[in-house]
Amino acid sequence: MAFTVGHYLAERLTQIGLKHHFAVAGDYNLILLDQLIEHGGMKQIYDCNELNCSFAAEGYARENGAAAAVVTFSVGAISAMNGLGGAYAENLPVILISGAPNSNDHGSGHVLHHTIGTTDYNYQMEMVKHVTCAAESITSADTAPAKIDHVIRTALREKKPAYLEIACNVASQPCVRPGPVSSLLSHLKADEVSLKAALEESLAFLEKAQNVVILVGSKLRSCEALTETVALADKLGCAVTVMAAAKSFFSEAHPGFRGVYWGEVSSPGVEDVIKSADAVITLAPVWNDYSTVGWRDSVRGEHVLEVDPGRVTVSGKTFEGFRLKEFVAALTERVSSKPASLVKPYTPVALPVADAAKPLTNDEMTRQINALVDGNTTLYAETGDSWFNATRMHLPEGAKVESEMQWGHIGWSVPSIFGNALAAPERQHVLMVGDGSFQLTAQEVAQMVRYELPVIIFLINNFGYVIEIKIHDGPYNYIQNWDYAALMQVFNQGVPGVESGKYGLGLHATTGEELADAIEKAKKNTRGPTLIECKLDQTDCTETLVQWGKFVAAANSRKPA
Ligand SMILES: Cc1ncc(Cn2nnc(CCOP(=O)(O)OP(=O)(O)O)c2C)c(N)n1
Ligand SMILES: [Mg+2]
Repeated sequence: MAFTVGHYLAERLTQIGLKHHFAVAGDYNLILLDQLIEHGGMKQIYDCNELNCSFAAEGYARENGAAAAVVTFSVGAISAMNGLGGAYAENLPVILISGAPNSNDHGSGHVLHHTIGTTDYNYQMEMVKHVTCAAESITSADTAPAKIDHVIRTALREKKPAYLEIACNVASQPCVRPGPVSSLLSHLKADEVSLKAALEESLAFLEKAQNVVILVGSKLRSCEALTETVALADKLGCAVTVMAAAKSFFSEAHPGFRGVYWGEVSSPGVEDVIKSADAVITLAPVWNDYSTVGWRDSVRGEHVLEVDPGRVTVSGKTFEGFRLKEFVAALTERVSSKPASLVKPYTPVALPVADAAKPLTNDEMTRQINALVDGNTTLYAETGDSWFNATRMHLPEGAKVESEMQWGHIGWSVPSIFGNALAAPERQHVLMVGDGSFQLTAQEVAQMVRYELPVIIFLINNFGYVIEIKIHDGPYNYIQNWDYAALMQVFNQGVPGVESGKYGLGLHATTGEELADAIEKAKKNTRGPTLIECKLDQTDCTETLVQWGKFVAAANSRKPA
């Protein structure tokens, strides 16, 4: 078998740890798809559409560290760019690969299908550059290795998506073989002088403080510093709080854990922990309009040691030239114990058990889902009241929460958890998704049926866009109601003569008792997804959503300066 451009790409993706890639066929990428299959290093997984394909890759990257999606030119790639925007916002190295016009057509004056009908096909590269850290167009085999390596190396180093387009007549062209993967995985060497200066300044700052608290931010995972953060917390012996979008990035079973900080809608008592500190170490936070509750609150200023990806700012000075994980490890070596912030014990808020025969409530649903979450569970929280329900849960050691609070594309969670479940089939996958969000990407549940992934989906049917209603109500927040559980009959059709791909289960829950029964059935359904449609009253949502919605609405309606 001749080694081709497509094989080179497959070899590199396999070398960086991908066991799957996601794809939607199109005539510009069929030969490339053949090459990827022929290489044999990864399983090719298919999605219903390219938006879902890009989100499935994003979900895979959350668990696996990187991912790849293969689509066709323009009609596929432009849809997938939405998922790249999400991967960029959430710091995930997703490699989008688009089939592209025959290399002989460039400059030919030919008008081609699946384009906007002009004779210049470069517009896609121009568009994608805004949502990637690297983008290359491959129109010849001899330049392919350098371009493929550049795109993958940059994505891994910067933890951002990247893009390749491969001309449809080049994918099967003969190509040289790649060398060791180490050349893609290396990082720039730290500037020791700057690192030492940052360390000395930070130690002097902390030495003067009594009440030290750590605040974990949402970029910490992409800085690959979760373990280093636990070591710092252990050495300091101080309180540790997490921002909502960093839920589960620090174990809630750790003795130092003190809850979720979210300004005025923080977990009970956490705002005091932060406000009473005379030194806060913020680790990779994102201070946006949502996390500051409409620009009302952020943790910044002279009492803060700001540790960001690639930069430290403290006592009026700023330092760069090293990675966050290098700085945290070095700080842990030298810092002394500061246990004062741990004097107050922490008791997580437990939701009361409701009367099982009464209509299901948001609190009872959240309580039962929380009880389902164990140390082997990945819990997805879709945009909506699900964010607030996940935030108020108390997690056992090992549990993971996935959310998308920066990009916030409703519907993201359905394809993303599909990709995540493929990356980690040994974990239990649980999804909380609202009816409004679900309607954008519902069809990807059919792929969970096809690949027999036992994802447990809590479809929260509160008859509309409740998060939007709480921000600003209007007729546009009310949607057509579906029989969501009945979709499983639609998706279970399978293929005549093929035994697999028919085991989706759809259930309704209108009381606590029905929900408990449905959860027991879901746990036993190991050959396919179980969708439990939880019917809630439209006014039944978390108090935090109501408060937060008011503040965000106020921020949105600021008068022009
Ligand atoms: C792609 C996309 N389009 C529109 C929006 C705006 N948006 N944000 N949240 C929503 C409604 C979410 O409704 P549900 O999923 O039902 O959630 P809840 O009812 O709040 O539990 C919208 C319409 C969005 N966030 N993403
Ligand atoms: Mg809803």
